[in-house]
Amino acid sequence: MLLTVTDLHKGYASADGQITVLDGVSLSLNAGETLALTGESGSGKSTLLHLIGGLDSADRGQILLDGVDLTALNDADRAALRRGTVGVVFQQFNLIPSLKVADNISFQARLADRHDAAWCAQLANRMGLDAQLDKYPEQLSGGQQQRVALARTLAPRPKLVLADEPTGNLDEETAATVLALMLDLVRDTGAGLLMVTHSQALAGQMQRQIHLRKGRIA
Ligand SMILES: Nc1ncnc2c1ncn2[C@@H]1O[C@H](COP(=O)(O)OP(=O)(O)OP(=O)(O)O)[C@@H](O)[C@H]1O
Repeated sequence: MLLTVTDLHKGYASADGQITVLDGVSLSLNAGETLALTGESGSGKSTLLHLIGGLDSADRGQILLDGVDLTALNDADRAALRRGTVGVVFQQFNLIPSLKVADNISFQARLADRHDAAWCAQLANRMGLDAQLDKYPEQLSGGQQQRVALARTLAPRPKLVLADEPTGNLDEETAATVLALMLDLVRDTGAGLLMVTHSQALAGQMQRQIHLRKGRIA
């Protein structure tokens, strides 16, 4: 099993007292498997993704990623794991404006000390970005920028790809293209994919779906 989440709890202190966001979430994902995570706004989807991605720490419960217990790691070790093993794609493309497309694509892999020029070139080619490599992000369309972000995420060959509404800022047709590319590449690399989406159409293209309601898997 690539990912096993067991009885995960997370809450935040708010002005009205403590709010429970995740109230005992358990799920699992195999390598090569695609899983859609749906749920109403505020149901805790992004929070769950952040915990699995090591961007935040849980109050209680266990996250086993490729045999490593994330909940037992300190911040530095979690960050290292995040750089190499997990790739995250957000709705906002989060590209680095001062870097050319080619350097944006290789950025994460270089940080993780996993840069592979041939693989980056292949990713750019598969994403249809060959003519954009010398440009800056602001010179690209939204769909192109998201393809750069996706290539950057896949460049270190993560075992797990976490995507939070990755096509939420794109029109329907562009979203379908980007999702198809993402599914193709995830399949080819054997990574697992956990994708948050509000779109039933997109969720339907994943192998499995889970629904979060009031901090629990419905
Ligand atoms: N850092 C934080 N501090 C306090 N409350 C937070 C924090 N992050 C999230 N929350 C609260 O946790 C709840 C769940 O938020 P989360 O972003 O996980 O939901 P979501 O299902 O991803 O929603 P959406 O679909 O709108 O993105 C919300 O009520 C939110 O206000």
